[in-house]
Amino acid sequence: MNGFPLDADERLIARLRQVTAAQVQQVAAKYFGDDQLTGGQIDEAFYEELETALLMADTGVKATQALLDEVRRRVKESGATRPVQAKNILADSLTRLLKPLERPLVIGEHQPTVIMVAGVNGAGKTTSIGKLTKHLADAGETVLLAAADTFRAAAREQLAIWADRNTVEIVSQAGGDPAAVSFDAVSAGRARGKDVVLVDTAGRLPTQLHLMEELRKIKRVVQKADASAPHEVLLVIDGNTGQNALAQVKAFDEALGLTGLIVTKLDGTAKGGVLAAIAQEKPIPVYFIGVGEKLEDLETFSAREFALALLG
Ligand SMILES: Nc1nc2c(ncn2[C@@H]2O[C@H](COP(=O)(O)OP(=O)(O)OP(=O)(O)O)[C@@H](O)[C@H]2O)c(=O)[nH]1
Repeated sequence: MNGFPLDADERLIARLRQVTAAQVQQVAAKYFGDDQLTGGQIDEAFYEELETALLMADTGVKATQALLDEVRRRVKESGATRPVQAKNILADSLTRLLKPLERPLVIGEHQPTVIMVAGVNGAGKTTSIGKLTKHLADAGETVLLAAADTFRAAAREQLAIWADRNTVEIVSQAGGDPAAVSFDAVSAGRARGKDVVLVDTAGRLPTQLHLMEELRKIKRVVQKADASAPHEVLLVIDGNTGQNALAQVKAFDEALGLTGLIVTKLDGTAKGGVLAAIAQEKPIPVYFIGVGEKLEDLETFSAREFALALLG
């Protein structure tokens, strides 16, 4: 958790989050599994279990409620009687809810396209920048990296390794001012005719007000180097952080005006339902999802695929 006070809904979810992914699957299998297709029925107990499964997958109280209301309405309208039909209806409803998040990152309207990347400590910013660099380089874009995490030597080194692997240039400065590094990088990107400048910033919590102010300063100074920049302000969130990810989206959006998200660590045990909560309460496009630690483990977000994967 990242130091946010929890309200009652979040406490409920925090408790439910202790439930393992295996248990979520058990509930899903019980109601949706093939052996239940003939026996199960859509009754109040079914809706209750469905609600629990959605909450356990980090969908959040509001999005869960909205989804269940829609499923109930559409089950009634369609005259569906079997759980498998309700599951299909839920998959459709979830896809529709997530659809506004499905938007591509557009490069080429500016030269360079300046992309600022922020997030809490360890969310996967530097790794995602490495993956994004590869993705862009594969599409023929020239990329310049700005190591604006000037605090952590390891972060600069990590970014330099990614730069090396992608054979792209990097602007870096030990112990310097992150805003100054960003300014230099954007100026260099313009001078060298790069297609994209990616600015990696140090991890910070929204509760660290001076560090949030520092982010605003980086944005202002980038604007001095290029009045139209930054063209994208991305937040990297860890798909495992549940409802706290929604709080992060709200706080960083307020500070910076976010244009997109990268949701990491959706491989392994991540439940990812928080995207439904984000779609419900703060619909900011999910440009990419991270599905592993390797360079190629970055995918564009598909609402339909995501909904189907979440429902198992
Ligand atoms: N499994 C998995 N691991 C990931 C993914 N993305 C990042 N990681 C791992 O998460 C850890 C943190 O990633 P970093 O890229 O260093 O995170 P950061 O946000 O730059 O960290 P700070 O600079 O300390 O704030 C590393 O061990 C990464 O390998 C992902 O999509 N899947």
